[in-house]
Amino acid sequence: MATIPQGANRHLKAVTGGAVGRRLARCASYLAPIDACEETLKALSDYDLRKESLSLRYRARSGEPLDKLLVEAFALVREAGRRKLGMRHFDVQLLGGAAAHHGSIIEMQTGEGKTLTASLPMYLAALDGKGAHLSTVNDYLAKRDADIIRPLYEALGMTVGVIQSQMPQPKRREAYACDVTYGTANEMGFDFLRDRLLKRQISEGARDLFGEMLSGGGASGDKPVQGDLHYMLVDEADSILIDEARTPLIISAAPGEDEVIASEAYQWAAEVQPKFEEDVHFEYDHKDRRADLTVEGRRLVREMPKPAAMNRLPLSEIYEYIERATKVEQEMILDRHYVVREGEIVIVDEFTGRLAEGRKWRAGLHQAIEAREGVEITFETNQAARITIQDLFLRYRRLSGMTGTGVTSGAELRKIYETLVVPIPTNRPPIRKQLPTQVFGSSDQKWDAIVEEIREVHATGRPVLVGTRSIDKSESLARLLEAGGIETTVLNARHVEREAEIVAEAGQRGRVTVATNMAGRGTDIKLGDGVHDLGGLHVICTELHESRRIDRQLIGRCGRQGDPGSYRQFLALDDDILLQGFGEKRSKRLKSRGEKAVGPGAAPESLFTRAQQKVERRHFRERKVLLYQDKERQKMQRQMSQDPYLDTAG
Ligand SMILES: Nc1ncnc2c1ncn2[C@@H]1O[C@H](COP(=O)(O)OP(=O)(O)OP(=O)(O)O)[C@@H](O)[C@H]1O
Repeated sequence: MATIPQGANRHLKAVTGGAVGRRLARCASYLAPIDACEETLKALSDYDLRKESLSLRYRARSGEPLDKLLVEAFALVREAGRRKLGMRHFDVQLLGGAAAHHGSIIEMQTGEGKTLTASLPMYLAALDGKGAHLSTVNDYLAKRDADIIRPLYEALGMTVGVIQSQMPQPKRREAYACDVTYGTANEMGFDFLRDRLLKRQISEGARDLFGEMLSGGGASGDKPVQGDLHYMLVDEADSILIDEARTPLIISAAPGEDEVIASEAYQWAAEVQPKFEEDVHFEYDHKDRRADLTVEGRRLVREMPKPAAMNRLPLSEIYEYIERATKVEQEMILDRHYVVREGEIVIVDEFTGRLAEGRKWRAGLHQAIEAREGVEITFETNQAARITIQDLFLRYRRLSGMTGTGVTSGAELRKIYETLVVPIPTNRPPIRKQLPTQVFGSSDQKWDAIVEEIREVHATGRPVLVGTRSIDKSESLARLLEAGGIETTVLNARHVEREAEIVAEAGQRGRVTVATNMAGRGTDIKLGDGVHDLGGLHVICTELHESRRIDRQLIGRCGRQGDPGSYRQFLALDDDILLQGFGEKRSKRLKSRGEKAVGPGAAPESLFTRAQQKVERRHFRERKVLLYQDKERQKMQRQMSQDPYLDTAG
């Protein structure tokens, strides 16, 4: 009975036409043969199950194509899951696993069990011994997911490695040498770069130091850690492959004279920027996030005293320093976009709410922020090696992914990575209830209504999860609630250590948890005793994010695995999304209209979704431009026999 689970087909055709339907039908044809293996495998001892797996591995290594081994491999994985994890892969998970094996990005609704599904294509890919990598969005998830599935892999004789930031080289090498390796895209990218630098060092060293080459190591005796880029399964594929894709990973070299001058200039600009007044000295375009000095502003720049080191800079550059400092002043908010930790600026990822270790903003923004916060200025210019996450992934021979919210970006993913986004039907019909959205004139009214709703739901004993757009908003809401006598737990990038504990308790009776989008993907909130009967978890969304995907991820915390649950979106006419989507003029008008409005219903919800779509489209265009520029740069460098990852263009 190789059928696609009910209702899926029609939905799929509507989304992407025939290609997806055909791929799913092919994957569904494996289901019956996998089922047919079940009884035989169940009868085997643990020892014999492992032997089966080793014989499959032998066949793969002798050249039998993986496609041919899929049915047996998946049957083994399902049996090992049943025995060692107490979870037997659902049919829809087999379907997802097969689609991922065939190079698709599978879209599974939140809570449908992507962690377990990943075991299928990972095991299959690892059979031929060239390594299978799974990238997660952060260290915590890499370790957590690997640990959850480890007993399954080990029952089948496979080793599991986990890469964590700050891990020393020998440990990394061990982790990559395992059959399957979990780690973040960032870490895998940095390992790629370090290896590449090392290999160059080895080959250059080899010219005058023959002995080093024989030992296969660099001058320091190091050896590359990563090995082949064979198969990659990207978790949260749309976020990584789209939002993060252009973020460069950079290994820096020591600063030179230019950096010393730039450093002075950044500090000077941060110091004098407050003297510049909007609409007198500069104009600010919120939509394009651009500051432009006026004639008056330029005059002020020229007249101001500057450090001697800056004499060597052309005026046009000095203007740019001020414009950048202004942009930072207008746009970048401490504890929302970034935190200062141990004298370092660490970006708060807008999409995951987590600290994005090692990442930097481009075009001098990072340095301008460092200058504003008075921490040491670090440089990207003198880079030793650089790669974007997109380049890294495109280097894998086979690439596939998983996402909770991919279809919205399907066309983009298909275009850039040539992968199909395949929606996988849910195992049980979701019974999550959407309550009508409430739109208020001002945020004050909105926050009052949110507190009121929390109070009402809390009184019934149901747990409540509230999502906010920033650390400061999560904390100010928690204060409001505490003042009203409601005990509240806060989950944001400041409380990473207690994350597991907070999440474990968030579904308990009477809990109120206020979170940033850290309560996104990977947060599996289990309902406490009796909560199911009360109606499950209630999720409150307090604003729209720049991307619909993040909103959907938050909503996905309730109604998991067929549990009951509900959610409501709150909006206000002074929300940031209107400014970002419509620009200053229109958003100001809306804001003043809102000041007169009382109670919910101040504006239609579609106004906000339109603004969000505008922001999404703009980001898409920006990504396309960047992608084009990067491709051109690489092409040019290759023509000049340069290494696009190690040599600076120009
Ligand atoms: N085949 C299965 N049998 C029993 N339980 C399962 C099965 N698959 C998944 N689960 C359970 O479902 C829950 C959700 O799994 P998981 O966190 O992997 O979902 P997800 O798809 O990654 O969700 P999200 O995108 O929201 O993080 C987990 O508690 C997991 O143990």
